[in-house]
Amino acid sequence: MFRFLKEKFFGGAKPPAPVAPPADDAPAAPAAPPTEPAPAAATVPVAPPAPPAAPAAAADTVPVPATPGASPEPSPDASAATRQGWLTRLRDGLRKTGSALTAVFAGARIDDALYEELETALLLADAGTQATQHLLSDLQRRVKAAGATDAAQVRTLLADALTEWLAPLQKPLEVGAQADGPTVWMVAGVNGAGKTTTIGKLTWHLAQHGATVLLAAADTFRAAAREQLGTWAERNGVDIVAQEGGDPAAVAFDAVSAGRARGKDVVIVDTAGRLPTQLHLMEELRKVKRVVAKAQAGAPHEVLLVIDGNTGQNALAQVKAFDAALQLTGLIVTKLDGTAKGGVLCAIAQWAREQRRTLPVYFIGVGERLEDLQPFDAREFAQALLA
Ligand SMILES: Nc1nc2c(ncn2[C@@H]2O[C@H](COP(=O)(O)OP(=O)(O)OP(=O)(O)O)[C@@H](O)[C@H]2O)c(=O)[nH]1
Repeated sequence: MFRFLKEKFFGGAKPPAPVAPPADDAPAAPAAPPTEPAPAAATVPVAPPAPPAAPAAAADTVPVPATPGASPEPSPDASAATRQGWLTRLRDGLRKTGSALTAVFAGARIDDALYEELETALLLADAGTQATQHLLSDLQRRVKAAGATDAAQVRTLLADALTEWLAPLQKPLEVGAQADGPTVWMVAGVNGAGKTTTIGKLTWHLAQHGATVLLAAADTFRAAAREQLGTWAERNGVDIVAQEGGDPAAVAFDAVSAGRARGKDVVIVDTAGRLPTQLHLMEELRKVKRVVAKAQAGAPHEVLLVIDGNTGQNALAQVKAFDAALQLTGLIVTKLDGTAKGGVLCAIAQWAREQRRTLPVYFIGVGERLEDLQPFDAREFAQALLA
């Protein structure tokens, strides 16, 4: 799920309860013992350490994990059965996007009509014109090189072409690279993209690996958003810093400071949903980012945009706009289930290539359950799409 870089995580062993902040050269860091709540006024410490078991089935809207794979002990590697379960869900989730593509191959011969139908299917899946053109010419080259003679072979070769095209988006999200403080992630996106539920799911996975997490509810306007994050905090037994009204940047600052004081491994800053056209709100996001850097040099270590896969090419427009404001370091694509526009990942890969940079898709979501959010794997994705 993550790439853990601190010794405490190696072997998946549960860390000793209090984790002392590493000796560092940052004199500004508060010296409070890690288990003590920091005295920040805005702080709402939530329940102490998580029960090791998967979250209890709380009666709210957030689904809890199904039992398979939800081992009470942290386990760095999902079991084969859990992995298989994910692949099935991925295939099911991507069915709407994939079925139009696979239909092209049903009984087809390898001719111009096949490539034309594939072109249409890729465009309808919101892969974008340039990525579609690239994929088709790459596929034709592969077909020729392999001397493929039937449509089933072409389908396999398309999976190879897709895998190669999407591979630059694949990268594990790192935890613990920082010598002197928590790993800090800032999460942004338009309203309803899935930010808060994604943070909740990531927190659950982190807690399962023994990582200590602090959440920052930097949506100071919407009580429901804070409550939603609070539910996840409670469920995972992690602290939350929240505040009604006021400046989201101040909440983020308090949270990162508290995360340092308490020796947390990860601080995740949830921000209010906004449209890129709401310029004052985009400026507010920039301020959150700046202020987080004041609380801890080098933070935020990731600026993550959550995009709703349902929105297809519009999601790409969001990536461009949020990137211009925040210099994104990664993406999380939710709701790939129930959409026929999952090809947007190809368009994102195209855009990143044009920018000559990597913009990883750290996770994808294909459902509302905890285990429906998993790291993006280019080959798995391509194969599930064309299954
Ligand atoms: N089907 C499906 N639903 C998802 C997925 N990820 C999130 N959701 C749902 O999307 C809805 C919105 O999620 P939130 O986490 O509240 O979105 P948000 O971005 O925090 O929303 P705001 O705080 O209003 O900006 C919830 O009902 C989630 O359960 C997914 O991968 N698939």
